[in-house]
Amino acid sequence: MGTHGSKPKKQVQVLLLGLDGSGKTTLLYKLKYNESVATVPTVGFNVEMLETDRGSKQDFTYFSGFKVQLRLHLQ
Ligand SMILES: Nc1nc2c(ncn2[C@@H]2O[C@H](COP(=O)(O)OP(=O)(O)OP(=O)(O)O)[C@@H](O)[C@H]2O)c(=O)[nH]1
Ligand SMILES: [Mg+2]
Repeated sequence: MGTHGSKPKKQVQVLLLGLDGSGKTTLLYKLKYNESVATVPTVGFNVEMLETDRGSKQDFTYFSGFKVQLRLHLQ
């Protein structure tokens, strides 16, 4: 019941890099909302929080139905 005994959530920060117009914003919002958004060139940067209930032994998770491989080395 409640949160007793549950592990604290890990939080990681991911930096998505790519050339101008390569689809960074499109990918970000597809993963977050499963929406194909109409984009304009980003001024500055976009920051979004995505949550997952990834099991501790899995090296992949799903965002909006997309399987995403994780290669994160958490310490
Ligand atoms: N064909 C195709 N077009 C895409 C894909 N992903 C994005 N686009 C298009 O590419 C254009 C640029 O996409 P953005 O997501 O704005 O690219 P960005 O990397 O955020 O661009 P900047 O913010 O200018 O750096 C848009 O017209 C998108 O619709 C894709 O997978 N395939
Ligand atoms: Mg952009």
